[in-house]
Amino acid sequence: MYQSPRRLCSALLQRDAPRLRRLPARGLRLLSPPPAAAPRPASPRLLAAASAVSGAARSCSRTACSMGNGTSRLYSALAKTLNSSAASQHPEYLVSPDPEQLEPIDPKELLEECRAVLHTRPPRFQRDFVDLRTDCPSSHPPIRVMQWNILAQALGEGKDNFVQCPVEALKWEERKCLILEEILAYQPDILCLQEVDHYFDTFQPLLSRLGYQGTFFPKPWSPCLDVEHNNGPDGCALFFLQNRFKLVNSANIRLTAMTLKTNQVAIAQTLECKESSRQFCIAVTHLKARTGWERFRSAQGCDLLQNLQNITQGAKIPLIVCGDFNAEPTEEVYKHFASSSLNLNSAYKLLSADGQSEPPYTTWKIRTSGECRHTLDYIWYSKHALSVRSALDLLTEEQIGPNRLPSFNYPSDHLSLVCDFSFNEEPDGLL
Ligand SMILES: NC(=O)C1=CN([C@@H]2O[C@H](COP(=O)(O)OP(=O)(O)OC[C@H]3O[C@@H](n4cnc5c(N)ncnc54)[C@H](OP(=O)(O)O)[C@@H]3O)[C@@H](O)[C@H]2O)C=CC1
Ligand SMILES: [Mg+2]
Repeated sequence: MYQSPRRLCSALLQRDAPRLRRLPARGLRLLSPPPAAAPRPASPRLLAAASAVSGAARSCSRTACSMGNGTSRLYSALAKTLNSSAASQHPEYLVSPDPEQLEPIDPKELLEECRAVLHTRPPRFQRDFVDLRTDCPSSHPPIRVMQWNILAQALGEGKDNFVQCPVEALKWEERKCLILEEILAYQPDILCLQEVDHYFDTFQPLLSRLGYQGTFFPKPWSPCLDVEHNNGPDGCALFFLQNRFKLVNSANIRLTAMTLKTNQVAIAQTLECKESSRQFCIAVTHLKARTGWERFRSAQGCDLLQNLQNITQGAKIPLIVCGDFNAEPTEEVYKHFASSSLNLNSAYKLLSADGQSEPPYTTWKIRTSGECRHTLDYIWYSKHALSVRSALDLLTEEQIGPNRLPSFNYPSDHLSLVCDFSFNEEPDGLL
């Protein structure tokens, strides 16, 4: 049923009202940052933006929302993502799209708004791209791919037991801004996410206004559903920039292990670059967690490889696979990927001195059982057809800090991995 923008807006506001009334304090709430970390520098411009956000919240909570410009309109874009419980009662796909939600957002403005919300938190960690260029120049702009397990909100608050992480650091209204800030800082062309339990109410509406086309595939029996006040199941999400790529085909894959259907999923899409007309396949997955499940993960990996063999027509189409494999490089599933006939290499190995070693960690947290520091996340790519031009360096132990992740300045227990890829000039027969 179509609703006029004004009616829809006031309907949203009625749903949001109790939370919106608390909003003026949110952006300016004094969090307790770790003692060593200085708060983010609050420039006069950011403070002005923060008070504009608060002002917009105040006026929106009292009156019907006007279709304003600039910060207040942007504010409403972020504010609409706050009403998570209402969204699960009225999923976005069941209501007519709000015309305002289709309007493009300037990434710089959204970034500024996120920073205003986060201005009491310690500063973002500085991470640099490492230049890995070989002597194969490309005439086309690189393809930037981000792999990230963003930590499901329900699992972070209800299941993960991050014993050194204060609950305030996990508040969704702010953690959401840290996640968006990370995405906006690196501006990937393709975004591969795991543990997404705020797709319909947050990432899909916001990222679509930033020009991304998104796909979500929830886990059939997400552990999020066990958590009180959950926001629906978690799953994998894949976003690509529509001005750079055309979708050729898309497959949602429920992984099997020894022919049995499992609770783990993958999304695989064939995209065509608009600049070069070259096609490639991009896939995202999140394999079964925990020790004792190594053979299960291995079987899931074999199933995924088989699916990717079919989708890439026997490795004719170049491939990038992003995932939280929940497996160290010593595990069988890693070895299957490294030795597959798809001719894959793991991009982050290129950051090591000899190009042969994975980084020392991609996730680092403290649970009741103790410290968990592991390399579990990977970006695999067709090593003959594609080159890694650069990769985003990981955080140092010092940056991560003694309480590890997540924290007031990093929203997930997993680090994001970001690589710039280019096509090699003579791919035929060398995939
Ligand atoms: N709602 C329902 O009806 C049903 C719910 N379930 C639930 O689903 C779970 C199984 O689902 P499945 O997908 O196989 O789960 P997994 O074993 O793959 O783990 C699910 C999540 O738990 C995280 N995790 C890993 N290690 C730990 C740990 N030591 N403590 C807490 N969390 C951890 C993982 O994060 P990461 O990948 O970052 O390590 C992962 O996202 C069961 O535990 C059950 O609670 C199962 C069946 C039905
Ligand atoms: Mg997790």
